[in-house]
Amino acid sequence: MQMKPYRIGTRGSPLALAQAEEVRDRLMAAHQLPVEAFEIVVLSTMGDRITDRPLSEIGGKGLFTFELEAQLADGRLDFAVHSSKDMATRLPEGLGIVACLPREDVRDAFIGRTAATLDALPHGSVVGTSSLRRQALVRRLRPDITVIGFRGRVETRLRKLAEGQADATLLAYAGLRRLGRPETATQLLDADSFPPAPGQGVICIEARLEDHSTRAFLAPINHQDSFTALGCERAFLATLDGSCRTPIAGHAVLDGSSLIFHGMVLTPDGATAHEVRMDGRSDAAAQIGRDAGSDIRARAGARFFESWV
Ligand SMILES: NCc1[nH]cc(CCC(=O)O)c1CC(=O)O
Repeated sequence: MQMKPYRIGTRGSPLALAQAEEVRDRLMAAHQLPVEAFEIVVLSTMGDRITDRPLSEIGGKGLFTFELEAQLADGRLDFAVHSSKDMATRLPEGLGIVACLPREDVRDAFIGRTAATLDALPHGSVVGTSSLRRQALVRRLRPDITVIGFRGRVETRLRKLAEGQADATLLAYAGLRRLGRPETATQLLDADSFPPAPGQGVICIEARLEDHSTRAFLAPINHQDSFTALGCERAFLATLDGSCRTPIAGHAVLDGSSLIFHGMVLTPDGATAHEVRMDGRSDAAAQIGRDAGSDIRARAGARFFESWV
């Protein structure tokens, strides 16, 4: 008897499709299922359709997930595949992140047209990036550089760079690797001085929390260390109430049963940064994230987070 295929929701960008296919391929291998057992359902999201304005202006991260979550909630999808970095801090009632794939390289890639590294960019160069975190970190390290907005798919941003709209851009190295073009990077930025966004490099799967059969089906492909790190980073973000207007970086690394967390919040001009480092047992991952967030809040003061809304 023919089983109904699992309906996997994804956005339609080449990166999103590559991620959904990776999840499907891992499930095929884990369960010895043919490709026909899955249907990849491509949805266009508001975030995909509005590409001429910064995300922070049009309402932030939920824009990439709203359509997928609506179809997930009413059962038209069995699960959805996302870049964890793009997910809102709070998910709709009844939905949750139930599995993650092994984390890719977390670092940001520098892609230089006129110089190979951020340090080597001539005085007054232009860097294109719409990420508030990358903008603030670039300004912190190179206050002489002009930052301009650069939105759209990875391919669009690389085209803008090639056209000469900027001297350099920054992209997640994870995305370049998944798209099969890691050589595009001219420098990999050190995760300590240029910390990644919470969830960067982690593909996650969102499902209905009470859908226990789907959760059991996904469990064999879950990578627990990545799941734990993501939980820590998202707890940090939630404690800071990370609106999409606040440059926030957060990176948890697991080492056996211990976890080391590094977080940073910056003013958009990069002039002020607050940093936190905390470690503890990995089974307290979410609490470490919350403690790190509270620590930053206490030191930065509430006004730090209100100063640019
Ligand atoms: N905001 C878009 C987005 N979401 C996830 C990735 C990269 C892949 C990842 O972090 O898993 C990218 C592109 C980029 O930042 O260069």
